[in-house]
Amino acid sequence: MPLVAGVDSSTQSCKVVIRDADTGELVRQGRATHPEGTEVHPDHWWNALQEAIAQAGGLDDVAAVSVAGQQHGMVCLDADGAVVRPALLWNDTRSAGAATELIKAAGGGDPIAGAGYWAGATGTVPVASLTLTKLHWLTQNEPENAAKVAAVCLPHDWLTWRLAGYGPDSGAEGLQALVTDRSDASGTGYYSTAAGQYLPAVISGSVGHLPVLPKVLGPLETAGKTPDGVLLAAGAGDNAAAALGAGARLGDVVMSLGTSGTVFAVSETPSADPSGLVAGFADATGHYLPLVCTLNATRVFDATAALLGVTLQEFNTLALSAASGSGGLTLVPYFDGERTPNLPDATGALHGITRANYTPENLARAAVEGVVCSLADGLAALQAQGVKARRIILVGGGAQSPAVQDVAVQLLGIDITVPQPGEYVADGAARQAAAALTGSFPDWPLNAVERPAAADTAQVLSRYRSYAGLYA
Ligand SMILES: Nc1ncnc2c1ncn2[C@@H]1O[C@H](COP(=O)(O)OP(=O)(O)O)[C@@H](O)[C@H]1O
Ligand SMILES: O=C(CO)[C@@H](O)[C@H](O)COP(=O)(O)O
Repeated sequence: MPLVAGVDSSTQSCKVVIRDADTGELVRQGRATHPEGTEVHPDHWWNALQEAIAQAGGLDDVAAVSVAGQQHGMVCLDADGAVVRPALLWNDTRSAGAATELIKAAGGGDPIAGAGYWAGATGTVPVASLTLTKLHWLTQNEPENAAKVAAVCLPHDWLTWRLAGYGPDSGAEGLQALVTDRSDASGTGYYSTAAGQYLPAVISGSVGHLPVLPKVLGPLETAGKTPDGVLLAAGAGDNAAAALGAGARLGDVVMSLGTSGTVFAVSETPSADPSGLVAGFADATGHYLPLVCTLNATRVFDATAALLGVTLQEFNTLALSAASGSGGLTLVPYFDGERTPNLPDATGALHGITRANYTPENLARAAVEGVVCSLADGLAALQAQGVKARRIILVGGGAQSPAVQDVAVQLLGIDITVPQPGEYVADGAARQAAAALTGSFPDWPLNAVERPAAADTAQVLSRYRSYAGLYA
């Protein structure tokens, strides 16, 4: 019974699970927090990983490890292998203007033609979240840093590289040892998901030269070993790892509520949505992962609970004690700007206030309904691209909220599967680690509750759409 470890280096924290490779049984786990902010030095991720591994009892008896992580973060390394500047994360919107410029330039000034070009070339129309737009911003705003960039990688690539024993003094040989996987490469903006290859002219067009890019490993390829002899799997972007961890198969849709809200499908074919709503990513098993991502999910709950002066548990109790429709309150949750729809400078709004309905209960429920409605719009965008959702698997920290589960059942119109509370991104990485050992993905059991779809009798979604439509 070899043990395997899976890591989720996410926006807010680092989680490590250690499982039995044969049975999937959870043996030990650990967790450590990441700093706040949308610009973070990767050393914080490394320190949090060490802390989470120590809390999980170390890796001495572990045969293989795999790292999944927040997507898109721009990690720039100089010729020695040192980090050039703190990483700009997926939720940093300063590169929104760069995204607009890249789209217009590709269309000879016409944004519609430009969006069509990017959807065809990479599968995804650039937004501020993509690594490419961050590099474009860097070249325009910090040319001295851009000139130092010898290699560009992503959070999960960098942590895998550090686990393999490389670091700030590894030099050219170290840079050549960088690896990634197709799920994370497909979120860079300089990789063609359909063709499965980098687009060197695209990245050199933004950086001014061609940096070293991590080798893209196949789903079952390995990334070498740690200095202590632990086998390293390819790792993945966190959404692809969640699909794997939650046992999503072709025809399943996964909805994740963490810092980001995401809704994505495991698909046999790559997507190319010129409207920019659906990102054409790859999954971690050789399939595709068309995905919609919002900037505002559980932090809207955190902020509303803080405003009401209650814990998250009390917030859920309040939300559950209000009637569906929140007494007429509608919250549009664009607290941190928004990515889908692409409104980087938007702010949130609360509509429909009366003296009678302005209660903590209605406000808590409106926060949950607003976030779930924004993801219902994401689901509709996926369906418009031909995704046929058989069921929706609900994961992420926010899936533990009974209020989220109730509202999702009411608003999404499709049966919901709620796996028991767990770390499904780290579990997906652990499955990759097991596959690196055995040559195939394990079929570990998964406990889940099935919740049949109910009706949106209070017309919550149509009311939300009329208010969210005001931003267009
Ligand atoms: N019972 C709950 N109700 C509502 N939100 C919750 C609950 N438990 C955890 N969360 C939220 O989940 C978030 C963390 O989820 P996670 O998926 O780990 O995020 P990330 O992957 O972005 O770091 C926190 O913002 C927290 O508020
Ligand atoms: O940008 C995306 C997907 O495109 C986000 O989903 C990030 O991958 C961050 O994930 P969380 O930390 O919110 O889980």
